[in-house]
Amino acid sequence: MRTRRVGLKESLRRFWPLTHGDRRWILLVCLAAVAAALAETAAILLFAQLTDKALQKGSVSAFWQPASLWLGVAVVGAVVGYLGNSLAAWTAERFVMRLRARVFAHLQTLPPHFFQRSRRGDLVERMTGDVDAIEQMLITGLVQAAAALFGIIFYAGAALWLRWDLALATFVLAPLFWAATHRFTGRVKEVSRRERAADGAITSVVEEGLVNVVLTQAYNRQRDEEERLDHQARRWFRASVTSARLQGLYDQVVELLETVCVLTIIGLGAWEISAGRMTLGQLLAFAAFVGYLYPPIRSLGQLGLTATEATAGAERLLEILDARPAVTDPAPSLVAPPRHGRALGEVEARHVHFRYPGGSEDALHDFSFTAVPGELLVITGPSGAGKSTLAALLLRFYDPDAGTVRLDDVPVHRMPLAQLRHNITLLPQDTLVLHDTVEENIAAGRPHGRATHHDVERAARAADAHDFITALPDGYDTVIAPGTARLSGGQLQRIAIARAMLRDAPVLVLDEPTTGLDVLATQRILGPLRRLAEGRTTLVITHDLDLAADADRVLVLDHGLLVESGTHPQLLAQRGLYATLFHAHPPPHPHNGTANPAAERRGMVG
Ligand SMILES: Nc1ncnc2c1ncn2[C@@H]1O[C@H](COP(=O)(O)OP(=O)(O)OP(=O)(O)O)[C@@H](O)[C@H]1O
Repeated sequence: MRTRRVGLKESLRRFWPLTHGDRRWILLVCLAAVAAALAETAAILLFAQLTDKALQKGSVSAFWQPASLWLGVAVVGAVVGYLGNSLAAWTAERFVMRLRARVFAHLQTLPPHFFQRSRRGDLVERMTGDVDAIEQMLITGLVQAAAALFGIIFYAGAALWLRWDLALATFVLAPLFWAATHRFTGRVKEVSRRERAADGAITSVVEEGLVNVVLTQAYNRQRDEEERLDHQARRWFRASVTSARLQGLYDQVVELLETVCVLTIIGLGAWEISAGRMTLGQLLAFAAFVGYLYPPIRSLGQLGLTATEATAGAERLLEILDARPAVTDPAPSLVAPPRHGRALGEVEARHVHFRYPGGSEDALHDFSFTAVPGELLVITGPSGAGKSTLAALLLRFYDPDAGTVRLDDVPVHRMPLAQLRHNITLLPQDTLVLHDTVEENIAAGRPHGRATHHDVERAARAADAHDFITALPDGYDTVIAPGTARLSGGQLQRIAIARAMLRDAPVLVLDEPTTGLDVLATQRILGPLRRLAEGRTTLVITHDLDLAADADRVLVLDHGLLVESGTHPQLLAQRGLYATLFHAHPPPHPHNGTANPAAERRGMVG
């Protein structure tokens, strides 16, 4: 993904609305920070009083009044500081949760090609590191800015009140701090951007390495994987070290400037005391106020750097938030009133043209077909012919560039997405496995809590899954996870079929249901698939022409065009593309369930 450059102002403008609902708490935290600075100011003035009245004169009786006041102020300052910090953490974490939820929700609406172009690990990094960086800029940053600003006002005000002429003389040096910060800002942003990108790349390499670990070992690619990680780790290392170096240099420059200021005050103070124009207590308080001014000034400078760093994170999050879903719910005025609560299942495509975003040719070209309710259609054709694209358009992952896809004669773009997808069950090649029990994995076919154990078991029996499930160590309560080794591909497919049975949608789309299964496993799922397809409009996308004999009709696609359509015997008789595909991998006993060499070959590689 290419990242658009975003400035601080735009970052603040885009993310500030997310603080809605918590702004009064943020205000309260800022007020607590102001109160803490005020308490600090009072404490210093009381310290001056103590020095002049009690210490210099050696009077114990003059000690008690300012001392008890000081203690009182310290207690109030501590309580307010504690409450303010706790509230600040609460508000900041709420913001993190809200921002992460917002980005995650948006991610879930993005089309398949967005994920094909992005690396998963990098997206994970954006959801964690970058979200934190925005929080640091917006909430923590704002509170620290308020604390620093009011600190500066109070301490500078008190210093002016004590000796305005001396104060002005020392303030002349203040612009030096700003100049130092300004010089560092640009470099820090560039380095942070590199650091964040390298963070994402490292997460990606590790994540991909873990997913592919078995193949990596099988191909002896451990060294290559280590080198990939090493390459990214070095990029990160260089950026991190540069960032730490810049930060360290900045700290030292500021410290030197502070020392110059302190020496100036002491020099001027010594002069004033010797001339009798100032007491020691006043000089100490004055020096304390000027000394107290540095941390907030430094903190403001530091905030500038933090904000600069955060804009690198903002750029990366806005890239996700600005990516548009390929489809959205229709405007309420465009929604066609549903003819039936549950669709009858007539599926139609009318002169559909579709090209993938960024694609160079049409994936489907003037494609039309109709499937009547209850019909079983097999859609076949060479690789890349556009078969899966048809499923993507029917489920509305994309809208066609021209033509319409219809369900029960209603264009799918005029149905709410949830309603459309409620009426279609997709069984993809890879079974969706939730990290949960087998029972919950099957029950996921219905909205949460709507399936009883009895329903789940009935579906599992119909999917020929009950027996192997009860043989598992904890039966239906056995926990499975994505990438689980506990279940074979065929068993996972049967769990998916049981889930689809529960879902009970009128339209069923099976995308290569037998891919990766050996002959026996394929035979075992054919019965459940037939039961699942019964009474539904079923589109089976497949290369496996074993399944075509069952079909009411077969559609043959080639290069996005519908080139043949008819029953299995009709198409064989035509001696066209279908006959060629069929004879390339003839199932020797298509109907009696015995092994066929083509499927066996596929089973071996699958
Ligand atoms: N996200 C995408 N971006 C760009 N082009 C794509 C994308 N997905 C698919 N295509 C292209 O669209 C065409 C049709 O792809 P599709 O996946 O529908 O074919 P298929 O018939 O299902 O192939 P297979 O049998 O190999 O799964 C192909 O040329 C493919 O390269």
